[in-house]
Amino acid sequence: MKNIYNHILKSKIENEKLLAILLDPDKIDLKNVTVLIEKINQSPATHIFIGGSLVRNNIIDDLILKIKLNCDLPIVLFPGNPSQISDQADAILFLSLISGRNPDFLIEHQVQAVPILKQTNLEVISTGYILIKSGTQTAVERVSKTKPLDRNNTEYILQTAQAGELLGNKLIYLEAGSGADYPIPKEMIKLVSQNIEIPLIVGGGIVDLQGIQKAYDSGADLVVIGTAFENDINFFN
Ligand SMILES: CC(C)=CCC/C(C)=C/CC/C(C)=C/CC/C(C)=C/COP(=O)(O)OP(=O)(O)O
Ligand SMILES: O=P(O)(O)OC[C@@H](O)CO
Ligand SMILES: [Mg+2]
Repeated sequence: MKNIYNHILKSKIENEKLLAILLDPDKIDLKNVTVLIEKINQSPATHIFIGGSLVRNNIIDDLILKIKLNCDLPIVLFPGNPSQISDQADAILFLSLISGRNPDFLIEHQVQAVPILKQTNLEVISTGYILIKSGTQTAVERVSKTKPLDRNNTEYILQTAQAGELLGNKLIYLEAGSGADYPIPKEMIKLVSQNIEIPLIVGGGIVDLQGIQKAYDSGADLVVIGTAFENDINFFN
């Protein structure tokens, strides 16, 4: 059933905050998935995101099938490129990197993804993806060969988010970058969330539970945790 976006919308209206754990197939050993899932089931996570800036191995289908055996959370693809599409997931963030000026990440990957998507039942959720400079270079900047937006230029960041909304995106994702030196600042989350209607995802560089709460308090509807859980499966204990 295609109801993942409707659930995100409803949660926003009801001020129920959402949490996604990002699993990078490149960094997962299929043998350890059972323990990982146990930890996820004990955590406050509401979604599992799957993806990486580059995914070199070929385990996405198997990984999702294994997760589904023991976990009921919705599985949402967060792809760095069209090769990361799996019919086993429930939905896909159909990302366009609107902070960058590389046509491959603005439209070409999406065009290439269409024939693959047409053969799946994935719920497609168009997402304006905005990378903000947050310390040293992160994987998205390197892989996409685009410049992140300057975090001091808040007016331009807001305009970018609003342009993403006007283009018809259903979500805006403010990204500091996986493993970023510092997360998206709370003032920026506040400014963007108060000036768009669609739900706001915030991720990158959040390393503790206070960081998650701070993002929620500032107006994030869904927070993504990747590296912190990757480094410590007891992160939520
Ligand atoms: C719509 C389709 C099929 C693809 C979209 C393609 C676009 C626009 C992607 C945006 C840019 C990008 C490379 C996103 C990757 C997002 C992601 C899962 C980042 C996490 O990166 P990690 O691989 O965890 O980085 P580290 O290796 O540094 O941890
Ligand atoms: O790995 P972290 O820093 O938690 O970032 C999560 C996600 O926003 C990266 O795309
Ligand atoms: Mg990562």
